[in-house]
Order: sequence, then C-alpha cells, then structure tokens
Amino acid sequence: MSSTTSPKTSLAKLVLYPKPKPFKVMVLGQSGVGKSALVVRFITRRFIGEYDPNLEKTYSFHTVIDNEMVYFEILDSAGDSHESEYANLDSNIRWAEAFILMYSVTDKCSFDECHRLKFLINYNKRRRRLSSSMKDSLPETPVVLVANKADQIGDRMVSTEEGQRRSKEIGCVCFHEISVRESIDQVWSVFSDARRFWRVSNKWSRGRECRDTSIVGIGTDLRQPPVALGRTLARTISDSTDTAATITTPVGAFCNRWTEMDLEEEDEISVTRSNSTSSSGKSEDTEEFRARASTDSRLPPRPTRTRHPNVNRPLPPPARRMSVAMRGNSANTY
Ligand SMILES: Nc1nc2c(ncn2[C@@H]2O[C@H](COP(=O)(O)OP(=O)(O)OP(=O)(O)O)[C@@H](O)[C@H]2O)c(=O)[nH]1
Repeated sequence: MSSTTSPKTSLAKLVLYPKPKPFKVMVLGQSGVGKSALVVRFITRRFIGEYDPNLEKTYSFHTVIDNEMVYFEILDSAGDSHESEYANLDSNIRWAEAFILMYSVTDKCSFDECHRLKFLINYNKRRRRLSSSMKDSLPETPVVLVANKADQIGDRMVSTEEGQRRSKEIGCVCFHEISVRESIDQVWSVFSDARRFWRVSNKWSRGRECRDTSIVGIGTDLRQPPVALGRTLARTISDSTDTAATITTPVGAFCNRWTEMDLEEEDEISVTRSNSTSSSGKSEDTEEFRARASTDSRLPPRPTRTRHPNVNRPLPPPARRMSVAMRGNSANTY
C-alpha cells in the first residue's frame, strides 16, 4: 500500500524561518582603485584582473565572523558618478549600514576624493537621522578607510602616514593599507573590521535605547554615559602601526544584565528580611517601620508661619540709587 502525503500535510511540515537580516556594506571610491577586485576577492578568494567599469552591482554572500553567521549584502558602487547619478548615490548611502571607502596609493586624486565621499556619507546619514523617529537609537555607520595597491611600491604617491592621518581627520573608524592582489587575509580583515565596528555601534545605540526605556537600577545616574567595558577590538596587520587601537564599547546587553543583577540583589534583601521573622509571626522590620510610620491619627503641629511682616520690626535703610538723568546733571556741573 503506497502512502501519499496530502498537500495539507506537507504544508504543515513546512517550517518558516525568519529571513536573516543582511548586513549592508557599500564600497565607495574613485574609478580604478580596485573596488570590484576587493569585493570579488572577498567572495571568491580569487583576484580577477579586469572588471566592467562603471557597473554597479550588489553581491549577497554569507560567512562566519567572530563565531557568528553574517549575511553580507555588498554594493560595489560605480566609480564615476555623473550629475544624474548623484540622487542614486545618495539613496545608496542611506541604504548602507557600513562603508568601505577606498583609494589607491598610486593615485593622489583618488586619495583626495575620499574627503568628498566622506562628506557625502556624513551629510546623508545626518539627513536620515533627522528624518527618523528613532533618532537616538539609530546606530552609527562605520566607515573603514582602505588604501589599495600597496604592492605597487615604485608608483606610490600616498604614504602610509598620510593615509592614517586622513583616516583620523575625516573620522573613519580604522585604516587599512592593503593589496587586493597580494593578500586575501588583508581583504578579509577589512570586511570583518567593518562588521565588528558596526556591532559595537549597534550595541551602543541599543544600550542607549535600553537606558531610556528599561527599568533602571537603584542609584543609576541617567546623566552619565553607559558603562564602558573598554573592550579592545582585534586589529589587523595592516593597521598595526596605529597606536590608538583601543575603542571602548558601551554595551547595551550589559545594561540589561546590570539591571537584572540589581533586581536579584533586591530579591536577596527581601528574602533576608522575611527570614528575620520574629516568634509572634510578624517581621521585626515591618513592626519597626509601622511604628515609625504611624501617626496614631494625630498629625504633628505645623510650623507657624507669619503671613504679614512684623510692623514693629525696623525696616532696612533704603538703598540709594542714582538715576541716569541725575548722573548726567552732576556730570554737567563739573
Ligand atoms: N597592482 C594591483 N592592481 C590592482 C589591485 N587591485 C585592483 N587592481 C587593478 O586595478 C584595476 C581597477 O580595478 P577595479 O576593481 O576594476 O577598480 P574599480 O574601483 O572597481 O573601478 P570602477 O569599476 O571603474 O569603479 C584593475 O586592472 C585591477 O586589476 C592591487 O591590489 N594591486
């Protein structure tokens, strides 16, 4: 006897998993700096020499970073944006959650272009922040500055120090000097740093949200910034010369845990109180408290306050004031 499953049964067996939330990264930079080479190297591990220039493409790719599955959506933007494409560039910037801003060490022009692109990123993110109803809980969008083609030693026009300085000047979260052609590890570290910095800022903003909405522990000063754990991010070989490698991570989850700990402590206190119950069956603390709180239906007398000032009291001497006119007059007399 053959067993056939009806469509109803097969539908019942179908388990719907929520679609994983992608991590949206945009790669920006002047034409020819190696954006497509970087993205393709990250996804396929291979270096492919030539790509169709000015082709804008989004790649989906998932991999494990820091023991967590990350679903990347990577937008390889077209290098040369014409006037008509600026609106498109703006909307792409608003779409992204992290940026890889790229230049070539062999092209000074591409290095200068990073300044303008970072300005555009800031501008669009600020606009998005202002128009959003959740202004404070929107995470910061990390921008990683990447100097490519470090293998072309003879053609170098931008030094490592200049790159590091520029990274700080324009407010990037970190700086990498790499060669997409030479090293897959360097490429990998660029994307994993983008993810790590995004995670940190995301947790921080959630922490802010949590501070605003959750139960706050006793004695919490809301004016203070959230607790910083001082966690150090793993830095890449390409960025090892940067001394300011430590970033503090105020973590929202920590905020929650802290509140729970406080509540547990409160519970412990109340347990010890209920354990100190006297032989009469009533808690000593409760009785003491009642005795202190009880007014026996008699309210303490109010402190007397006079409504009108005492007429017999001598008034203070009136302060002598000189009007402007008087001062003018006296000035004329001398
Ligand atoms: N020597 C060297 N060449 C590289 C490196 N990365 C990319 N290239 C070369 O640089 C050229 C431009 O690379 P693309 O990836 O097309 O650059 P792009 O930024 O995507 O350019 P557009 O698509 O025009 O925006 C290609 O010939 C690549 O082979 C590198 O690390 N070293």
